[in-house]
Amino acid sequence: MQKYLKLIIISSKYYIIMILSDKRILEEIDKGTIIIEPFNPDCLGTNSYDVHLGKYLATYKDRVLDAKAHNKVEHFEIPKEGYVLQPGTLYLGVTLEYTETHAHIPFLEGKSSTGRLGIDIHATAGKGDVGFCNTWTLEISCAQPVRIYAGMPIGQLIYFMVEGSIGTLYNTKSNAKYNNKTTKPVESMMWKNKF
Ligand SMILES: O=c1ccn([C@H]2C[C@H](O)[C@@H](COP(=O)(O)OP(=O)(O)OP(=O)(O)O)O2)c(=O)[nH]1
Repeated sequence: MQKYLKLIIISSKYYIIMILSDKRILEEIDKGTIIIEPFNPDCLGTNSYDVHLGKYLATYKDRVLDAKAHNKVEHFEIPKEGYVLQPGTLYLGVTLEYTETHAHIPFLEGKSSTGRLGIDIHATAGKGDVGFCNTWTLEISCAQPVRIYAGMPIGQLIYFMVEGSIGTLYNTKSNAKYNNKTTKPVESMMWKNKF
């Protein structure tokens, strides 16, 4: 019985997950620990903030990508009448919003409404790092052809509490790959990893 109780205590400690509420996000913005630019109070959800699609997209120049190589991209602007995404192509997009998160773990998630159009906005990694200060690159794919527009709501940021103190913030990491401030999507920098 005692052993059983201990396990519950261990597992409940392990699984405590705290996501910031709307009021708490606003408090953190007031303190400057969260920055979202531009910020619109209408985009604040109950426990998230809606982000929008920036005007630039990018696609890789080569059809076959090489994880060891620097795969180059071509950037283009989404026209006013929108741009039709095609299945089978990876598009890199970017959030309109520039964000800084100094004391929490930001996560980029899709929106139900984009998901229901068959649009994925990240291929695998929605997690951000404490200290990430930049626009977010989106790894966009679609289930069927779909027209998208610059400025449309594309995802939401949620903020997790951190357990433990931080040794190195992302924006101070010398080998961080995505620290250069940009308003355009950034291609994979996997080639900088040594493997
Ligand atoms: O869909 C995403 C997910 C993350 N990020 C940003 C936030 C994150 O802080 C940063 C780095 O992400 P991650 O640590 O997953 O990338 P990495 O490939 O491990 O790069 P690094 O070695 O720089 O950590 O990229 C995005 O722009 N888009």
